Amino acid sequence: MMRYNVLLRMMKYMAPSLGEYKRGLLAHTDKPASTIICDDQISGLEIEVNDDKWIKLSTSPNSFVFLVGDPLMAWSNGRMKAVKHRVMMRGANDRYSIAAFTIPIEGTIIKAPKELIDDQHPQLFKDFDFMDFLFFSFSEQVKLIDSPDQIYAFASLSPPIFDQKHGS
Ligand SMILES: O=C(O)CCC(=O)C(=O)O
Ligand SMILES: [Fe+2]
Repeated sequence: MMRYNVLLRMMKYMAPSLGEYKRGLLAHTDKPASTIICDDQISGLEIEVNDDKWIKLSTSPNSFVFLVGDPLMAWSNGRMKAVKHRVMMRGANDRYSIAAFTIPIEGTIIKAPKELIDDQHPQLFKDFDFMDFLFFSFSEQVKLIDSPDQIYAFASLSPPIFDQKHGS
């Protein structure tokens, strides 16, 4: 069983000026293992369903959004997807949200279980130390890499996907 801490963060997104559709949070995938998000029903959270097609999530008052982070995607050998998401604001109301991030404790190795690796599902990521990835994701060198590609740059065993997508 993985040991972890939960980091809670409250966020306030200011309402944009009248008629504006404004970015509240840059598109990214989460670097913690997973995230649970709860908001005040002022919509804003969007997920990418296809390349550059975004849908806005509307949550009911009793519901939470669960997001798979990059390390959980790697652990699941790609069976679970770390979805790209962002916050876009429209309308007259500020938005409040609370995110609960799962942060594996120091020394946690992200390693896909052997049950999830076979001929049809070759191992996609090398085993890695969660904290090494977290520090990598905050480093200077990573700033040029698009958020979803960072885990591939860090731990991919196949040719890095960001090379194919962005060309050389
Ligand atoms: O505020 C939200 O709804 C999303 C927050 C988020 O994606 C994050 O903090 O990683
Ligand atoms: Fe996020």
